[in-house]
Amino acid sequence: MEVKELHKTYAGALSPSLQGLSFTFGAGKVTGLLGPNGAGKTTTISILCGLVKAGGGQVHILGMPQDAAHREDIKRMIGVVPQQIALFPQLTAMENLRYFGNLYGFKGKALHDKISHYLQLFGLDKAADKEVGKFSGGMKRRTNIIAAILHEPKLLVLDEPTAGVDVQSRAMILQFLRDYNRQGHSVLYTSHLLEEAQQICEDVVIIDEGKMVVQGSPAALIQQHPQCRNLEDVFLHYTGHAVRD
Ligand SMILES: Nc1ncnc2c1ncn2[C@@H]1O[C@H](COP(=O)(O)OP(=O)(O)OP(=O)(O)O)[C@@H](O)[C@H]1O
Repeated sequence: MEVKELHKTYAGALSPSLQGLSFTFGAGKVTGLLGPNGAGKTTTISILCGLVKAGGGQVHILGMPQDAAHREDIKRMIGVVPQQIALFPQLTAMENLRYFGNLYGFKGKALHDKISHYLQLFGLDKAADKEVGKFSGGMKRRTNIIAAILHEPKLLVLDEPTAGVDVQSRAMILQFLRDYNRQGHSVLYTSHLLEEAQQICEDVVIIDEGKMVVQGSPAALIQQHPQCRNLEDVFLHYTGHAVRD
């Protein structure tokens, strides 16, 4: 999977969000896309998934170019967990997931069994018939993930899936990502939690101001910089201490 020379300037924006961003991420790996606020992570993910049009450059997903001719094939092979919760608050978890399952073409008992399996896996079986609007933040995040995996995508893309959740929910989500990856699926995820990224990513891509800064395994990056004790030190080494507004 490859991102090559991506450029993006949003309509009306004074400066570009992506400025020739290039990186590759290997199939079958958990890859972390990391960067300070405004670095371009969400924009990159949105282009990868075909939700936002790039101003220039190329994206290849699972060997296919992300273009109009391949968009539908790619959509079937990827699952996207957006940063914002994308669920209907007035519907129950079961109703929400049935809706998303239908969009993927699943129906009836097969879909019901699949949803029940995942609700149980994510500790939500007892909340299946509760309105999602009344869920805790962690429950919403876990349901949001289930909505993206009902079709068992080969590539799962998650934008800050553990933002704002408690320790228990985070542990459950990270364990799921590890297990999902062990089953042969690729995972690309963004996070500001570098300790977490260090734990679960085989590979990290650090971007800043719309460009790739460095890529490698957390262990290799730490080893390359004797003054860095962990991935957070490496991140600060490359992106500096200045806050981004
Ligand atoms: N729809 C939009 N219109 C105009 N500018 C945008 C839009 N979406 C993002 N941007 C700008 O593009 C740049 C990159 O934003 P993006 O959301 O991709 O960064 P990010 O790395 O995901 O940030 P964060 O960590 O804060 O979520 C920022 O300067 C942002 O203000």
